[in-house]
Amino acid sequence: MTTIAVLGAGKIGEALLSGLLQGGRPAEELLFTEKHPERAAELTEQYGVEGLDVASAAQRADVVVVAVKPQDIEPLLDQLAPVIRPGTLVVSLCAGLPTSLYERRLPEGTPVVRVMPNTPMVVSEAMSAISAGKYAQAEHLNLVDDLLQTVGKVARVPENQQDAVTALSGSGPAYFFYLVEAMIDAGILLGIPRDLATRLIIQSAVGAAQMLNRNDQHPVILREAVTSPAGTTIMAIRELEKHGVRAAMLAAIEAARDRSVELGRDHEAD
Ligand SMILES: NC(=O)C1=CN([C@@H]2O[C@H](COP(=O)(O)OP(=O)(O)OC[C@H]3O[C@@H](n4cnc5c(N)ncnc54)[C@H](OP(=O)(O)O)[C@@H]3O)[C@@H](O)[C@H]2O)C=CC1
Ligand SMILES: O=C(O)[C@@H]1CCC=N1
Repeated sequence: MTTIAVLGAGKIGEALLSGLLQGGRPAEELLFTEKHPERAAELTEQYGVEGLDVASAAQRADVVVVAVKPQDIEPLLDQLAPVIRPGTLVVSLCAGLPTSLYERRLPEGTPVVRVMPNTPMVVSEAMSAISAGKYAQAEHLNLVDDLLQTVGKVARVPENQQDAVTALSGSGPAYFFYLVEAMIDAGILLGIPRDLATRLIIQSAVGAAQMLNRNDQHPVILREAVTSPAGTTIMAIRELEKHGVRAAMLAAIEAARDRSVELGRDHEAD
C-alpha cells in the first residue's frame, strides 16, 4: 500500500484525487490537506478521502504531492521540512518551481519529481510531463509514471523543458476552452441560439480531437480535408491569417513559458 497525500486540494489537487479514485485507487490510500475547513469537509463528503493537517499527512504519506500555487510554496515548505519522513517521495505539480528548491529546503537526499499535469485529469485524459530531481531514482520516476498513467498519458522530459511544457500542455486546455468560447460567440453573432451553438462547437471539438488522437494523420492534412476549393473554410482561414492568429498563438505560448521561468526565479537561492 502506497499512501499519497495531496497538499493543497484546489483545482488540480482535487482533479488528481478524483482521477486517482476513478482509476481504482482506494480512498484509504489517499489523504489531502486544505487551508479551509469547509472546503476540506466538502471534499471528504464528496470523495470519502480524509483531510488532515500537513504534519499528520506527512507522518502517514509515502508520497507527498505538492499542489499549492507557486506563490504559496515557502510557508508550505516551512511546515513540511521539520515533519517529512526520510525517504518520502515529493511530487511537485507547481508551475515554474524547480526540484532544486525542494532539495534545498527539505532534508538532505529527499527524492523529488517535478510534474506538469493538466486538468483533463478529471476525465482520465491528463497529459503529464515528469522529470526527476537530483535524488530521485528510477523507482521514484516509475512510481510517478504509473500513478499518472491511471489519469492519462505521461511523457518523461528533461527538467529544463518543463517551463515550455507548462506553457504547452499545462495551460493548453485553457487555449482550447478559449477557442470554443470564441466559436460559440460567433454562433451567437450569426443568430444561432446559444444551446445549439454550444452543442455544434463542442461536438466538433470532440470529433476533431478524436481524429487527431488516431495519430495517423498530421493536423495540416486534416485541415486541408475540410478546406474545399473556393469554399467556406478557406474564407475563414484567410481571416484567421489576416488577424495573425498563428502568430498570436506563438507569442501567447512564449509568454506563458516566460511566466513559468519567472515563477521559478522568485524562489532561486540567494
Ligand atoms: N489549474 C491547473 O490547470 C494546473 C495547475 N498546476 C499547478 O498546480 C498548483 C495548484 O494550482 P491550482 O489547483 O490551479 O490552484 P488552487 O488555488 O485552485 O489550489 C491550491 C489550493 O491549495 C490551498 N493551499 C494554499 N496553501 C496551502 C497550505 N499551506 N496547505 C494546504 N493547502 C494550501 C489553496 O487555498 P487558498 O486558495 O485559500 O490559498 C487552494 O485551495 C499550482 O502550483 C499550479 O501551477 C499545474 C498544472 C495545471
Ligand atoms: O496558469 C497556471 O499558472 C497553471 C499552470 C499550468 C496551468 N495552470
